[in-house]
Amino acid sequence: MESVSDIDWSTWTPTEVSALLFVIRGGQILLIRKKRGLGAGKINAPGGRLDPGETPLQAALRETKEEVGVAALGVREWGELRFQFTDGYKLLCHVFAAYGCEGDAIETDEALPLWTPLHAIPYDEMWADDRLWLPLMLAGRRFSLVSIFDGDRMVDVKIDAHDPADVLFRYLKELGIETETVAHPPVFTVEAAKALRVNHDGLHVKNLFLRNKKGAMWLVSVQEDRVVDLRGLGERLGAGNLSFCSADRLRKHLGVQPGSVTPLAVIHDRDHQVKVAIDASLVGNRGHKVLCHPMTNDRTTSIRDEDLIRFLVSTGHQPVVLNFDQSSS
Ligand SMILES: Nc1[nH]c(=O)nc2c1ncn2[C@H]1C[C@H](O)[C@@H](COP(=O)(O)OP(=O)(O)OP(=O)(O)O)O1
Repeated sequence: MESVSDIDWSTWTPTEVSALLFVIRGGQILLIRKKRGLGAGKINAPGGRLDPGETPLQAALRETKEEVGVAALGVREWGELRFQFTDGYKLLCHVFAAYGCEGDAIETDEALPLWTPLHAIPYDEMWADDRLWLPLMLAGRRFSLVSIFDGDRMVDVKIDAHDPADVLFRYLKELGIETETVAHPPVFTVEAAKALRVNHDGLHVKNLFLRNKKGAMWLVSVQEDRVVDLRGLGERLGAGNLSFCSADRLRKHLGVQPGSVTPLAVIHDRDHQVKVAIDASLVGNRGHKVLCHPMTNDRTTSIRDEDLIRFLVSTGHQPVVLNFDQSSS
């Protein structure tokens, strides 16, 4: 058994089913140093096998509570991992991410919690397959992996990932809009993006996804270095008090993960619940290129400013153009 193509995965039935849960909060991810069980000594996420009658989600939540004492919030499933071991054992693992938690992570007999910056995930100390799919999950892509392991040596692997940028690129093509896209490791902050910057000619965008008390939503795109005063912005938009939308709202209305907000994400807002405001300096100078993520933060797309406006209008999001140079907001 050398190759994943030797196995008929459609009839493959796991010996056991397990779940893994990664809590992601404030630019950090909650990992554990596992003390016992399969993969003891490695760094992984809280998780384990399902108890009888449990769903994968219930197991993920229970194991996270048992292993590091936190209650995960805002959980969603991102992928499935199928491990065929050469000794015949078969493990199916459901992978979840949570976007918040209650309680402080504590050390238990099973695990040492490690809050880890998203840019410093220690793949060398993790299972060999993790470096293939964890970046996909962080970039907001669903994945499905099949693999063969001999002990903890990965013999073969194949991964399928759904790309949330597919719909966007197809649509831009239909509009006849040409863009250029450069791939890079996932970035979660303007600073991280700057550090990874490659030969981009254009203006980088910072995006704020905001709501008022009544739940009306605005996607505001400004030049990356602007300091935006939300109070002044709320007044100028006639929105009243503005605050940042939750990650759940972001996923629901714009179809992207925190860190991947982009003006291009309005393609997901088919019922036009989100209003768009844009910094005049991004679009007021015909011929400029605007640089933003194509739904995921592992790529940067360059689009001409007039094409960005055309795209926004075509999706039903005529933007409000705001001059930030003449105002504190
Ligand atoms: N290649 C791999 N990559 C990965 O990221 N996690 C893996 C993995 N192979 C196994 N795991 C994880 C998935 C699951 O959470 C865990 C299963 O280990 P165990 O069966 O030892 O369960 P635990 O001891 O954690 O919990 P219990 O089921 O409560 O005993 O190991």
